Amino acid sequence: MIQVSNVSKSYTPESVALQPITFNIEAGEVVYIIGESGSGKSTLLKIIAGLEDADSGNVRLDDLEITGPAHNLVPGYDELAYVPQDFKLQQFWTVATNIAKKISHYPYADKMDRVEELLKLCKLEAYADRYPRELSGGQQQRIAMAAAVSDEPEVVLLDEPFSNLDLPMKAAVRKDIIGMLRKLGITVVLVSHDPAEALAVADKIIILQEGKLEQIGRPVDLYQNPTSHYAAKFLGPINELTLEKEVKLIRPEAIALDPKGKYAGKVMDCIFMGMHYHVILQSDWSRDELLIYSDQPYASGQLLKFCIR
Ligand SMILES: Nc1ncnc2c1ncn2[C@@H]1O[C@H](COP(=O)(O)OP(=O)(O)OP(=O)(O)O)[C@@H](O)[C@H]1O
Repeated sequence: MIQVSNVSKSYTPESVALQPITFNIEAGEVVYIIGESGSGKSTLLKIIAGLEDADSGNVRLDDLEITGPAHNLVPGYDELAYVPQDFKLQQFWTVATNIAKKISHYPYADKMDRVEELLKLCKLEAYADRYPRELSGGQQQRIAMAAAVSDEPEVVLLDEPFSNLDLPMKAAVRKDIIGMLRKLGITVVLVSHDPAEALAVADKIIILQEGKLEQIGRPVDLYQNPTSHYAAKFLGPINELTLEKEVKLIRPEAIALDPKGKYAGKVMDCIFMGMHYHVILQSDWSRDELLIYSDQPYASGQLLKFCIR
């Protein structure tokens, strides 16, 4: 559905935001773009939205070639709804007006029906006549999303949509919004700083490093078979062990404390984390400290044996 082919971008000659990057997104997928700050996530999202010009390559939405502001008097496409991180609802308009103003594809007579439908979809029917300042951050986010899908785009592009919400609210708003977009069959591409969220929600994850596509794939494949330390560490804690002269990336949950274990390490620290203890070991098999999970505490200095599951 979306084909990104050899897209590159430099804002200045000395800084490369994106190196030639190629991937596909299928219709109806929820795709997370993650990576360090400055790795090119927002740039990539804006190029897909047609809001930034690429230096080379091209983006296609089925048969439609997406081009940037240099080629379009009014940048952006009806098929692709882009919601920036700092989206602003109009403070002097009611919630209903905020949504209605975004609807252009419906005849005037049907507009209020459409507003009602969208409010229902984001579970805010009772808030039609409120002003944005009377809503919580999460409710405003849901309204922004309702406005974004008001003209039935094929794709919604979201730049860090949940980053301003506190933790308990974040999970609920995310579930509502992604659920709503999935129900509508809309393809979703979003930038996030939250690997746990990407693992839980995404159909596909794209990991960027310094403008390069580091790895792309299903969450479970990326988590279990990362191709680099960078990709591995982005999705959760990772240990780098040298076993039989081979460097291996091993998740803490794949290491078991075992008195008959082949490997050993000295406890440097043991931290209670709620669900389990984080045991930090110094070991000859790892250059850096090792992280192992345990359901019981260990004293610093203790020697522990472990095996790989
Ligand atoms: N308008 C701009 N002018 C000049 N350089 C820019 C501009 N926008 C981004 N850059 C640079 O391009 C690179 C990629 O930026 P981008 O915003 O795409 O990264 P990001 O991964 O989204 O970062 P963050 O997670 O911090 O938002 C960075 O080095 C950034 O400084």
